[in-house]
Amino acid sequence: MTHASSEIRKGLSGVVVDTTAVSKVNPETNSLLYRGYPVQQLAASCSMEEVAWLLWHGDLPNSAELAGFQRAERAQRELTPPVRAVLDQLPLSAHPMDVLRTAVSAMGALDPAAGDSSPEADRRKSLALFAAVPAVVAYDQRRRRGQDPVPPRDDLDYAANFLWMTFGEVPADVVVDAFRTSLVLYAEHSFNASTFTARVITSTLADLHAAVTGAVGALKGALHGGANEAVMHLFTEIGFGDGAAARAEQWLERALAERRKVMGFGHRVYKRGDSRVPTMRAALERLVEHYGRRDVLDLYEGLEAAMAERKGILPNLDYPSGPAYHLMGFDTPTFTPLFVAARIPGWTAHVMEQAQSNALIRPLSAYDGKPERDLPPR
Ligand SMILES: CC(=O)SCCNC(=O)CCNC(=O)[C@H](O)C(C)(C)COP(=O)(O)OP(=O)(O)OC[C@H]1O[C@@H](n2cnc3c(N)ncnc32)[C@H](O)[C@@H]1OP(=O)(O)O
Ligand SMILES: O=C([O-])CC(=O)C(=O)O
Repeated sequence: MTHASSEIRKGLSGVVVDTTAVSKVNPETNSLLYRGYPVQQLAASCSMEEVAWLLWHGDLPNSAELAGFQRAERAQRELTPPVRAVLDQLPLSAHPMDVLRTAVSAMGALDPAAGDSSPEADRRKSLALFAAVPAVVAYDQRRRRGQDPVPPRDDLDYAANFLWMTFGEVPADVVVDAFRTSLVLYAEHSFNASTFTARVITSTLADLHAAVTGAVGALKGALHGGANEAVMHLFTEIGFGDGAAARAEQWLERALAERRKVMGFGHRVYKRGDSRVPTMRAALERLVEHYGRRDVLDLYEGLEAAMAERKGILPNLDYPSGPAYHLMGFDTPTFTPLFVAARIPGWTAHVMEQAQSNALIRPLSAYDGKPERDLPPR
């Protein structure tokens, strides 16, 4: 039976679309739980592999499960020759998100069992994507810099190996830890726009690669994942170095006068601050200390304070992540692909949940176009 409601909620704001057991975002308590566990606790002590397992299986792995999972993940990290051949066709001017979206799509086309949407096949495909995406991101950044690819190392965990493949060295523990923290914080966030996109695609009985390819497309936009890149552009516009806080205040006055949106601030669900920001900000502070870049924190704090005073709007996770990735040495256009890598477990957990209790997602629209009319005689 179809229940029609004439009330229009633009952007589905405030609309509860379905249930989920994957995560709970609670703006009242400013909390985020993955399968019941507070994200701050996971970020403090779990590897990205443990978080991926948790999101897919509903519980943390025991030590035998984790060992088997790590072996399987490490065995699938290599960039395969056919995917590399696809990437090599793409111009260096292509945005890294477009490159990654194309790579995910190609991985689907190359997978002989791509159309098998059984739970076992979906888990296998999710793990394969999780394992392979870092190689794509690292390869793409390196080819833009004219550097040769760096093969994966199976003595390193997911986060450390990602940095190794990107930079050809494993940085200091504080850097690896900040990177791992960012990945855990980015891994899952209920029915955000990209996850919802993945669920819509899954609801038509399209396969997992189709859903993830669509999700990458949705994440690219500056109102969603693209904001971590956009934050860095505005930091560059304001300028680092002495006096950054004062410049940030003046910059904001101009930006607000031009009615610009300030990327990295505001959130559809959290209105009193993003639950993940304090943890990522603390990681950023450790990076600032490590790299001796107090000016980055001055700019961060200056714009944050000015935004709170002028608009009462608080930062979201993309605000500390952008400068953190910059300090780690990633090129700015690579930031959102890092978000993609981290969100693969979240997206695919939702794909599997949607598939297991499916209903075609197809809302109604209220027509406000031309009234019915006859085609002129022809
Ligand atoms: C990981 C993530 O994806 S987190 C989100 C990342 N995105 C960004 O950082 C982009 C910047 N932020 C935004 O555009 C918004 O805050 C969104 C899209 C994230 C959420 O927006 P919504 O819930 O749709 O709220 P909406 O955009 O309608 O904003 C409500 C009011 O606050 C203002 N506002 C909200 N965010 C901002 C901002 N970042 N800069 C300036 N004004 C803002 C709006 O202009 C609007 O003002 P008005 O009522 O005077 O028109
Ligand atoms: O929940 C949202 O709308 C956006 C977000 O923070 C995320 O996807 O991490």
